[in-house]
Amino acid sequence: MSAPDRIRIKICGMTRLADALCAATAGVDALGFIFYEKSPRAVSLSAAKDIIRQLPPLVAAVGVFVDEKLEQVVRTVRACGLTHVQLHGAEPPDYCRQLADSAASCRIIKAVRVGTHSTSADITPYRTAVHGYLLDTYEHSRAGGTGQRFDWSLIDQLQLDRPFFLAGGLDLKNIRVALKQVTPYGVDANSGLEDAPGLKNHHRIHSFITTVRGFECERLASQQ
Ligand SMILES: O=C(O)c1ccccc1NCC(=O)[C@H](O)[C@H](O)COP(=O)(O)O
Repeated sequence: MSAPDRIRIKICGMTRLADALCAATAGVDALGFIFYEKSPRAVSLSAAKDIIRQLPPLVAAVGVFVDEKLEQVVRTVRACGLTHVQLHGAEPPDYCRQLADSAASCRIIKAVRVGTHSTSADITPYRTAVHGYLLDTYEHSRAGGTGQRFDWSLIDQLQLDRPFFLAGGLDLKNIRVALKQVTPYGVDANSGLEDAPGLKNHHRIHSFITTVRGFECERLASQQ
């Protein structure tokens, strides 16, 4: 897939309105809300709903779920006004299809936790079931938010057929290197922008977004 002119930016693990509004002001495209009680960034339905209703109109609200009951995902989508669902567990393609066909007309991002074991066979069955992927780091004991990057050279062997977000340990120190090596549709940052789990650092949010936008401008200029 060719390099997009605009690199989408998603910041995940929102728990506070001030953090969400800071990211929106800085130009974020999407904010992630984690509905998984084992996460230190888990957000309650009422807190997420309250933050989402105060977002500007074109900032996407992504609900992150890990092997949750489908009915519960649909209920949360409707209750909070989520625009996207990110499935971060072992949800099979049929589950993704059923969700897409359900009354919750949100777009579906399938998280793929990448490790040396990953192959294109992990991806192919999802081709017609999801709108895109989020490539995160595989870690045995944690589903996400590990703060660890994976070996980006493994991406080629996945033969991705849909736009993907690069995730996993992205921060101010490595985002430019990442964008030079990988050509994602979007990037996702989380623990690298925090003071503590769920509490984002506003200076880091601004710097991260400015860095991505700067890279984007340089790349466009170099193509002209
Ligand atoms: O962040 C979490 O605590 C989390 C827990 C369980 C499932 C998913 C989770 N996060 C989902 C994300 O999209 C994160 O942004 C992604 O895992 C990257 O996190 P990080 O390595 O901290 O940048």
